[in-house]
Amino acid sequence: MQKYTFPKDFIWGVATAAYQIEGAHNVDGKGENIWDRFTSIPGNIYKNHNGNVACNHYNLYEKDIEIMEELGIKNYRLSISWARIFPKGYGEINQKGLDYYKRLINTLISKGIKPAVTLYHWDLPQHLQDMGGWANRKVIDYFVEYAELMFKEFGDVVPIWITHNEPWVVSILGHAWGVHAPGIKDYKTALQVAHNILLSHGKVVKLYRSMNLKGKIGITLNLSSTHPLTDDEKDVRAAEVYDGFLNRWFLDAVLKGTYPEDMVKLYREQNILPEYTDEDMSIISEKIDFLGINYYTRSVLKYDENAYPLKASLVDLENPKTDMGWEIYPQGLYELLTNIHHNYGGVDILITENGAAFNDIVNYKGKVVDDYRIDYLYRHLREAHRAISEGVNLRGYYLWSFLDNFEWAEGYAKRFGIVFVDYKTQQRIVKESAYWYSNVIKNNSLCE
Ligand SMILES: OC[C@@H]1[C@@H](O)[C@H](O)[C@@H](O)c2[nH]c(CCc3ccccc3)c[n+]21
Repeated sequence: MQKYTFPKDFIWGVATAAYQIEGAHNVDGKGENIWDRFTSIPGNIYKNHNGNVACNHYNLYEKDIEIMEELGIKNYRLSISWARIFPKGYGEINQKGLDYYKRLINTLISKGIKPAVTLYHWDLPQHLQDMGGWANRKVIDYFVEYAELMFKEFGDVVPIWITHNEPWVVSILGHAWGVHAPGIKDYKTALQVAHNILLSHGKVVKLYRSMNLKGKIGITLNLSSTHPLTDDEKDVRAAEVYDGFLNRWFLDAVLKGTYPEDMVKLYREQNILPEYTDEDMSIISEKIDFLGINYYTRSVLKYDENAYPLKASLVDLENPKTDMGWEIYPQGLYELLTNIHHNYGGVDILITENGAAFNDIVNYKGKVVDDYRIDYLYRHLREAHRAISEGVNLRGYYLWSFLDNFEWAEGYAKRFGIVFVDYKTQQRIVKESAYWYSNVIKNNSLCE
């Protein structure tokens, strides 16, 4: 029987995000954020679901942490809700909001669970959106002010910090395609937003270094290995351009301090190139301790002369998929890890998200036998192990997600958790995948 053992100090974790699990959207002084606003507009979200209650983690966090403890989970990636701390995004501090995160983080640490804190997981205070949001460079300064307070409050006890979760999604889904908050549809704005977010990332890394804190700081990017539908040169170019649009634009900026020339040329021709300076790029590429990667699936591209602005379209293949309609393609994780290792100087990597949505049901015995999810996780971890065995500096893996939760535009229709949440009763049911993962953690290995 094949056994895949991971490095001795490999980080095994689970991940969530504030807006998706906390609920308590207007409790204890929390300010409105752009997802409170976006979900309140009919038509934006599946069945007009919202995060007003979600998993009620704001009130049930102790119970949820007990489940983590029972499963032997030692690392937990969470995000802090900016508007709980600064209801207006800056200035006046909401002490009750700060106290919640103190209780949460202290409870984790008291149980030997290491927190990895994401400062921004999409939930911008609405007051900042009202002044232009991330398209307004002033918001960068407010983000640095928020980060400084978090570092002062938690810098000594939080060992891993992630500045931003997925600037590409915030930029493109939120500001080009309009399917995420704040629902803007303008590519030029979207790319300026991406730039300003990256700039805020670099400024916060510099701030972290200046405070002589002992932890590690990085950024999380959603990345996907790209494949041409055929070996026709037009399809090959389409895959290259999409790779630039999704992956290289962000990887090159953060790890090399430059935007990729082919994409700068394309964006300039399309008149959507953001304004930026050499100084900006130097700040953006302030050295990070690790690169966070969120991997779910690969991207297959074909040439499409009508596709704006890339002349490239994603292809939906008839292959096994998750409930999100994303192709199950584990080798894409290996491709991505090895490409990044070779092209970006062997930077330390954390997989900050990987997981799958499936249409889970509670069976007659009250159990959730989610073998599909176990299969997905097993196959992806085997690819991760293959990358490590070939020298990739992969230091850890955070499974998305600990709990079923609010899946953005899909609302509660998509379940990613290894713990089932009955939203009517708020009952938790530990799924079979959680017990399986608990064993992987205990043995620090995968067994066939
Ligand atoms: O969709 C599952 C998770 C979200 O619940 C997380 O909040 C988010 O960090 C995250 N990113 C991705 C990959 C990029 C993506 C996000 C949303 C929609 C489509 C693609 C998948 N996920």
